[in-house]
Amino acid sequence: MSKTTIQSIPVLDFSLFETDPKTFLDALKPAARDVGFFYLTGHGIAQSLIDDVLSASRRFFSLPEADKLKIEMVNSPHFRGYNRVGQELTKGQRDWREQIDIGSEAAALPVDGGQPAWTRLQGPNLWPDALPELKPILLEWQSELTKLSTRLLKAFAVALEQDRDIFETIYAGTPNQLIKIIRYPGRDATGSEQGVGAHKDSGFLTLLLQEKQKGLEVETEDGRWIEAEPRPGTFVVNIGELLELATDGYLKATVHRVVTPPAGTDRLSVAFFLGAPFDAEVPLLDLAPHLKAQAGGVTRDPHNPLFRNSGQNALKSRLRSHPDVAARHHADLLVAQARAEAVPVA
Ligand SMILES: O=C(O)CCC(=O)C(=O)O
Ligand SMILES: [Fe+2]
Repeated sequence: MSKTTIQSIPVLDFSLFETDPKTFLDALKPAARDVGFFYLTGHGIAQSLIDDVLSASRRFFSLPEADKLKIEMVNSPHFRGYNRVGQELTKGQRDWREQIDIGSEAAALPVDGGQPAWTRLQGPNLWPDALPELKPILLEWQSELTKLSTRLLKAFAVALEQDRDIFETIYAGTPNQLIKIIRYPGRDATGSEQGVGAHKDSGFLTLLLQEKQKGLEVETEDGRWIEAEPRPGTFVVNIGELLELATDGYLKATVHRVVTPPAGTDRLSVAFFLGAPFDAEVPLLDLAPHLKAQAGGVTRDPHNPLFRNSGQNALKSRLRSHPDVAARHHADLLVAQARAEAVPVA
């Protein structure tokens, strides 16, 4: 099957990876290679935790604007905190969504000029005083989703006919765990169809929880868009650019977008992005000849160079998506970034 024939997003039951691995891997291989997107059931995350995350997220977005703006991202050199609707850019265009970004909890590193630039990504999260329960709920979510995505990455390794622990550098220590809680206002409240513009995710794997409203669309190779509507109790899993890089394009990071929901509604989603520790290099897999023959190389885009160093790759995406944070805290890096874009490295 090629991507051009895809009509719908496959559904995979992860509990089979323990009980009947062959069946699971036989389903994972085409889902990963041909679609790059699938629904995951049997993931073991408690429904009560899912419900807590969704309801705490709703409560956050219902806070008075002044409470949300107290943790605005522009105050964080580490790209943490709240963004108003229209604050984030995809390919230079405004995304009509409000969101809060939560990364790994760690102390900031000194910026003394001698450190690699990506060390600036490390630092504390911003938590809303007005909603103290958000922090424990989301830190539990972060820990559970890290475990789940690590197990999934092991399944990907086996599906790629590699040692199960080939990606150990990704999840040993502290991986790069980014949670984004997102609300897309309805069409009456926005000036645009663009909830989030067409893009690829920049990490290894993304696990997305959707509330009730649809809007997520996945691009096929022949340029059609298919809906990945919410399915209760599932995650939508998709492949990011670092997995494309690790497999020399055997797996592709699939382009997707969110369309603004209808007037009078809104849409809530919670995305979890598993990246690598900032100081890790992405492993380049030595694929078996029959897989290598199908690896078409990494997509080359002069506007989006891929770096093997995980921190450099993450910093590139953050500077591009959040120009207000970049201008306030990292003006010195923007010059270097512009230079790097002229010379792709991957
Ligand atoms: O909100 C969604 O459904 C998807 C969001 C997304 O693709 C992203 O933030 O990278
Ligand atoms: Fe995405």
